[in-house]
Amino acid sequence: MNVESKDTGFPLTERDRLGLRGLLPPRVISFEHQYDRFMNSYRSLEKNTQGQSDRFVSLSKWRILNRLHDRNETLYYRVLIDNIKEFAPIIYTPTVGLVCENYSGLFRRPRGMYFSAKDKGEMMSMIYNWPSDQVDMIVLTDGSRILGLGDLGVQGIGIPIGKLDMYVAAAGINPQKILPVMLDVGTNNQKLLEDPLYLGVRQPRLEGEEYLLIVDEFMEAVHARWPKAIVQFEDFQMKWAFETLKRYRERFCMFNDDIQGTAGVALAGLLGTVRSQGQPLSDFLKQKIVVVGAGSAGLGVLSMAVQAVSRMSGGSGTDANSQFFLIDKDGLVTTERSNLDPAAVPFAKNPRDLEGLSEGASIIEVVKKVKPHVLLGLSGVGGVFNTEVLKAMRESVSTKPAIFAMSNPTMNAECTAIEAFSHAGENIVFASGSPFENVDLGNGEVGHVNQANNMYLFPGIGLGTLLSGARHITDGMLRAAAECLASYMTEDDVRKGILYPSIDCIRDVTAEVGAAVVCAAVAEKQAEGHGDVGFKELENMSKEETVEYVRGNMWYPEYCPLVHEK
Ligand SMILES: NC(=O)C1=CN([C@@H]2O[C@H](COP(=O)(O)OP(=O)(O)OC[C@H]3O[C@@H](n4cnc5c(N)ncnc54)[C@H](O)[C@@H]3O)[C@@H](O)[C@H]2O)C=CC1
Ligand SMILES: CC(=O)C(=O)O
Ligand SMILES: [Mg+2]
Repeated sequence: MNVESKDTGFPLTERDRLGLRGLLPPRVISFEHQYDRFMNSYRSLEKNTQGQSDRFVSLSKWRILNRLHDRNETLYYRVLIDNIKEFAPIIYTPTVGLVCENYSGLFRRPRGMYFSAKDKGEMMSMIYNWPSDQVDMIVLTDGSRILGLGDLGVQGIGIPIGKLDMYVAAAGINPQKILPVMLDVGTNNQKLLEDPLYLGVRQPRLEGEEYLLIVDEFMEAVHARWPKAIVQFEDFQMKWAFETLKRYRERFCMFNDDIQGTAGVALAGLLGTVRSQGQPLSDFLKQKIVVVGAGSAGLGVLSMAVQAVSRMSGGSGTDANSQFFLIDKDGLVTTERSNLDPAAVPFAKNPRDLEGLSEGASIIEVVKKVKPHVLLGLSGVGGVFNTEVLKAMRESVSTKPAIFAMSNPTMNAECTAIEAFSHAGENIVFASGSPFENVDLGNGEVGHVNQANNMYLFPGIGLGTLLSGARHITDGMLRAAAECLASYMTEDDVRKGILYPSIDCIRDVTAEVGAAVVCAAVAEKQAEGHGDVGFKELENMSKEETVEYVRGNMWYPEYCPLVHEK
């Protein structure tokens, strides 16, 4: 942690006060000058790596940013905030995936905390090894399902780091108050276990009670030191994602981003799709939606979408899920499935309600039969929306069919943007989890690529929860976040197929989402206030004042005068 380092930017008075005189070259370089210097070296790197493989270029870019992060955090975050559209794909998906795959080799110095299976019984004291007195936001992973890349063990630490970089950039959480955490309970990835460079515990993953006891101990330790810290669970394999959410949601201030954050972003996109067709929102009840992938993300999306349908239809719909079709690796999920996962049960079709489709039907069979308005992928499998499937979407009953290829990183996307526009037609709405370039459709028209990624919500969920002082994150707070994102875009934009704001506006989106979360926490009497702002003050704020309150609490990277701590 060196947010306080200004390197060549320390003024002479500070060099004296902090005992730095003589330890730096004599010339004092201004922040702006340091900034330009970094951007110039970044541009040179771009020039010098032209013609090299994408992998080489991406890792080189990540390295230069990471080195800046190591030596001057203030400058790093300013550069990140000002160039978020360009740098998000490096510190976040897709490059963060490549970094995790190669973490042990890339490792130079640790970032965040590591709790392992070997630390049982020690966590309550270990948590005090973290040098910062106040932690507001923790992102925790056990590395068991890193993006669509599977079990990467300890190497998954790159994900909490990347997510928290987004927290600083988008939500203005002070970098001194964030904590990326790896819970290393072993790995079942044989290749890693055999890799001499592997930095994690060399044992198979803990299972069952043994596993839960480790997570329990960690959660208790965090709660003891920082009772108000919010813990975001990230990239846990499905069984533990659901189990830990159920286990901790009433006890601690936590949420699961893959289940709950993704659901809100997808729901906002689905509602945007209805608007893009020129239909009223109530038309959502008529949309046929095929979800490919019945994991934590796919089931999270379905569960939130079904709740929305149920609300929109006045809570009457006992068959609120009739318009949804769920497909996993074994095909269409029906009640006939033997050993059906309990989490998927509410979405399994009764074969009696299916004409011409049966248990295990393939994606192409389902698409041809259902002619869905939306085909949404959260399968983690690159290319499963193949040419045949995309061409079948031309027969969709919708005037503007939507393809959401939400799996990450880029290689794992169900299809590319070019494939979608060229096979499914130019009238589609397209969204992907990792960024793609907009598609030139030839005739002067552009096929807009949306990035349907939970980055549009998790920073606002975390920040809003923090500033409300809520002890739990309720469904109502999550729904408010999703609805806020859904209504962010203008009618004009949505008609053009633009469902989400540009990532350039991520701070503004996050302020709005954060305020919506605060308002929901107040309405539900969950809010206990934050700092000097109590429940009463929050309750008396108008919506606009709440947005200003949230904005006013965002940290912004600039140099402040430094003194020695006494
Ligand atoms: N865009 C976003 O914001 C987010 C994207 N994701 C991405 O979603 C993907 C899945 O994440 P989880 O649900 O957590 O994973 P998971 O491992 O829990 O679930 C994957 C699901 O896909 C199914 N599947 C596997 N192969 C398939 C095939 N060939 N055809 C149909 N279904 C198949 C599996 O049966 C399983 O139900 C990952 O790539 C992840 O990066 C996850 C969260 C957020
Ligand atoms: C974006 C994200 O959370 C994931 O792909 O897992
Ligand atoms: Mg994730």
